[in-house]
Amino acid sequence: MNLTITDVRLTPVLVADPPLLNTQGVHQPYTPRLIVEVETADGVVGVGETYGDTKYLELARPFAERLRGRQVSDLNGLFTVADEVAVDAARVLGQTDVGGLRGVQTADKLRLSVVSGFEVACLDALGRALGLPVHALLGGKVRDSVEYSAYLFYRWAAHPAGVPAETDDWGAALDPAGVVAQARRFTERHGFTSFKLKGGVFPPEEEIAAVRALAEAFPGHPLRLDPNGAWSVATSLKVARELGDVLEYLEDPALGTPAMAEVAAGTGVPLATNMCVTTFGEIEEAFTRGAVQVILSDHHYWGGLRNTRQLAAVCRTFGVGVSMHSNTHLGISLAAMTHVAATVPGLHHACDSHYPWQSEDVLTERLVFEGGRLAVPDAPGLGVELDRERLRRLHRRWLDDDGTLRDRDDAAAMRVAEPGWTAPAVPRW
Ligand SMILES: O=C([O-])C(=O)C[C@H](O)[C@@H](O)C(=O)[O-]
Ligand SMILES: [Mg+2]
Repeated sequence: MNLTITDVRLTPVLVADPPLLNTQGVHQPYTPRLIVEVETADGVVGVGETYGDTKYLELARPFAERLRGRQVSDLNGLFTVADEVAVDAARVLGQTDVGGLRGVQTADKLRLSVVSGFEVACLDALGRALGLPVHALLGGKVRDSVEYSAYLFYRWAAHPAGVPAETDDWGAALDPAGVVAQARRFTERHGFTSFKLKGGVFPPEEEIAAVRALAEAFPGHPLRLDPNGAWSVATSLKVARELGDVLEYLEDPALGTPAMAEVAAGTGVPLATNMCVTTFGEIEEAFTRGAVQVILSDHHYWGGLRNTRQLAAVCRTFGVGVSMHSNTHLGISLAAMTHVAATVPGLHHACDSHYPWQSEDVLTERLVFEGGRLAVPDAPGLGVELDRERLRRLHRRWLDDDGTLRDRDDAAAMRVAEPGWTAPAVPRW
């Protein structure tokens, strides 16, 4: 068996995205992702996926060049390679990603986000070569299926008139009745039993009413609300008081560890984050201050599946829960999340996934939720197959774009509907 990497292919794509609202603005009609393929001397191909904005592509290209001649089994070596790739300081100094929705922006985190796509591709290739599923390469699954939650968004029925976009039949969701209708559709289609509402869009009273409506429609089901740090400490505490009896956790109510610590000190409602702790360097302060009770890991930020397991071990040590965050992603990343989630003991919360919102994929077959869960694949590698024609089509879209959609910018998308819109200052309420 020859595990030497002989070819690496990077394919940026633009994927259709509905008009989902958040505190920064609204999703653009197409969102960038990067598909990574590594091929071994034996012709085994492994696939990975990560963020596709320009700054990730800028790093992925020199990274890919350095991989030829290395072994797909040399997963630790990926981090050494990453250290050799220079990050343009202008990409990180004083920069945030999508207005801060992805937490801090550092050179290391940028590198790790790129490493994650390659690590998953190498694990897929290694698993295929050895005839083992990725979860086995991570030490073995401790569960046969992974639970996901319905990721509810306030949304418009369609992108603004005149904007080239795909359409869907979900309709608008801009009030409690719309949110409950969306949740019902999620349960009918995918069997989800826990619900997360993306907040920070409307004044907190309206979002409290939406969560109350969900609690009435789905009594006893786990509910979460995530305003992406849009609230002050006082507002966060007020929401926690009003919804404490129905919330599984409150996600990033206020921005940054000090504010989260203040909120945590004033409420018994657990706080979760995918914003104030997105790097190993941020753990110590947050954990010693008791600022967060659940870390929502995004394996892209954290540098891949094996680093996610390390994060889970640190969380376990400190009695902090762990679950998974998601940004708009395709089936490759969903499969990767499912493999790693299957290996993490004590995963007590359903994972997030945007996948149901993505009508397009680069796989031959979509992953299917049953009863709100994904079966953990036991086929070699990730257990998914790339559809080259679909990949080619989504790449064509990226090639044809003049650059406006190649970097996610929710505030820019909102300006199309509301000229003059800028991402609101925080705290917004
Ligand atoms: O939990 C989160 O913060 C996210 O999923 C971040 C995303 O960027 C979300 O806000 C979105 O897709 O609008
Ligand atoms: Mg969040």
